Amino acid sequence: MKQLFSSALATLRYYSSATYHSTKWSKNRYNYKSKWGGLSSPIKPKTRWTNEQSQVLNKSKMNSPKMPRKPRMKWTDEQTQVLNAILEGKSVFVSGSAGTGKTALLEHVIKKLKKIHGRSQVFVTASTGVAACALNGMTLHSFAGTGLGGVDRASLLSRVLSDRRAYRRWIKAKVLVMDESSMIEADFFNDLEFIASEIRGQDPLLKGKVWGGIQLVVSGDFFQLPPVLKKKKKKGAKVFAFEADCWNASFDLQIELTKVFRQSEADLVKLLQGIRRGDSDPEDLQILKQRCFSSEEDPSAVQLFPRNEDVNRVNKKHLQSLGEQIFVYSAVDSGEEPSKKQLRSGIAPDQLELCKGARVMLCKNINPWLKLVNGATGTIIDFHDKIDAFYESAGDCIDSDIHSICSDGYLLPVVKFDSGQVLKIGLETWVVMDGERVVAKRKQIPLILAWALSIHKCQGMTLDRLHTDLRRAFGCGMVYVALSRVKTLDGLHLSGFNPAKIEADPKVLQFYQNLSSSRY
Ligand SMILES: Nc1ncnc2c1ncn2[C@@H]1O[C@H](COP(=O)(O)OP(=O)(O)OP(=O)(O)O)[C@@H](O)[C@H]1O
Repeated sequence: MKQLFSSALATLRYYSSATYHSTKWSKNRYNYKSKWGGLSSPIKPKTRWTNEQSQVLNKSKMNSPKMPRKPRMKWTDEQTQVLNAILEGKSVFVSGSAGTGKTALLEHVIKKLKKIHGRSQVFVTASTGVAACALNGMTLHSFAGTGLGGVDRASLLSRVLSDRRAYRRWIKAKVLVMDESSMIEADFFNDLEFIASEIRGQDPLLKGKVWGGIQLVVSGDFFQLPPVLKKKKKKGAKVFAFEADCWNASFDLQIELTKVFRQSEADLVKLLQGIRRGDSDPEDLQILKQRCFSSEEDPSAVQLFPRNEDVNRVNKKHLQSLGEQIFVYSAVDSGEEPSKKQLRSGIAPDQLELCKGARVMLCKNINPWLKLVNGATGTIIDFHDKIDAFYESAGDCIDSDIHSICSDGYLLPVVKFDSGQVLKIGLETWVVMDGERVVAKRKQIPLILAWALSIHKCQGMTLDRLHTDLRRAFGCGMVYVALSRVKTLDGLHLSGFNPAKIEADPKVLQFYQNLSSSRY
């Protein structure tokens, strides 16, 4: 009977929470020790229901509200053009301002490409660990097998040739996806093309082909965060990937998506477009002035900081001020070392400290059509035993690694999201894929503390409410990345701003000017 209830509950699991939470489940009805839910037996055996049990189960399905379906995305003409070009085998650079759907399109494209070529020939990479983990891919450096660089091309090539796995990746690749291209350095882009041509050029059919015939799918917005340079470059030195000698020859199509989806308010879209290009239009500055508040005004707003020290300080201060028992969750990693390093620099923390009342943010998409996505914020209202079915749960609550992850009696956090949904958060897994092979895995609770976040970590996210101090921003693109996370002006809170911090690199401006005038 208990299993039957459990199965009926699982049926309800993804139904809209409004309905779910209007159902007051009696806690006692679920106060049982599940035979298959025990820690030592994580695999649920198949159950043959009796006719009577099946009737109850079917009835529960029938009485349930319709499961919300993932709405099918209607791609714009520009997005369709990109999609078709990629499916025809063309190499494409897709750009566009924040929220124009680059990542959404990329995710769709990756699925299609894997269907066409098989998982082992499509390599998904990104310039940062956070972006790579979001796509279940690997960093571009890990893919390439070049190590941290700092040597000449010939030495880079011999490094790759001596790394059997990296060599195989270059040989096998039919498609190479690169996300967050704004953070790829020009020299590195050139070096990669050289490595691809040298290694694959041994095949007479591929000799002389740019990238050794690999189809490139590159996505990013050069007006966002630039590459993090290891050492200071000379004035006029090439920085951005589009400055690489091989850039133009690498693509059959370069396109900028123009329809913004993240924001719909015309004022906000116009303001953000101006800031992206480094313009400080007096009207826009006036709007920004009206969004200035004291930092304590809206505690539900995520504070964005340019530097990690500030993020850690603010999160720690808030956590301690609550005076509640702190639960510690330690990530469990497995796999090979260079890839495990990527997971450590990803978004899921090594150690997560949580307590009742803590502001948290999901750092993984759990259920996109219920809006439980990367960036959704909420507050911890409780901690519950993993087998207590009182709260609907997300993630894997019966994973055997739960022993190592939860320090205090396998209690899992229960989050009340700002959207009103209440959810017990189970374990999630982040993987690093090398083609079709999983080379490293991290298991952790998919939450981070969300009183504060770094601007670097929030690139790619959508936030409902944010608070930032523009005076502390540094470098081009930082103000734009911070402000373009919100969906509405109402969700934007500033504690001061300095128009001088609104900067765009002249080389980036020129690149986009050329792109829009050539439209090839
Ligand atoms: N054709 C479309 N129709 C409706 N919504 C869309 C469409 N394309 C993208 N979106 C939605 O727009 C939002 C922003 O998309 P996405 O995060 O992919 O933008 P992005 O260009 O990658 O932004 P950023 O540069 O900030 O990372 C997402 O919620 C996505 O689902």
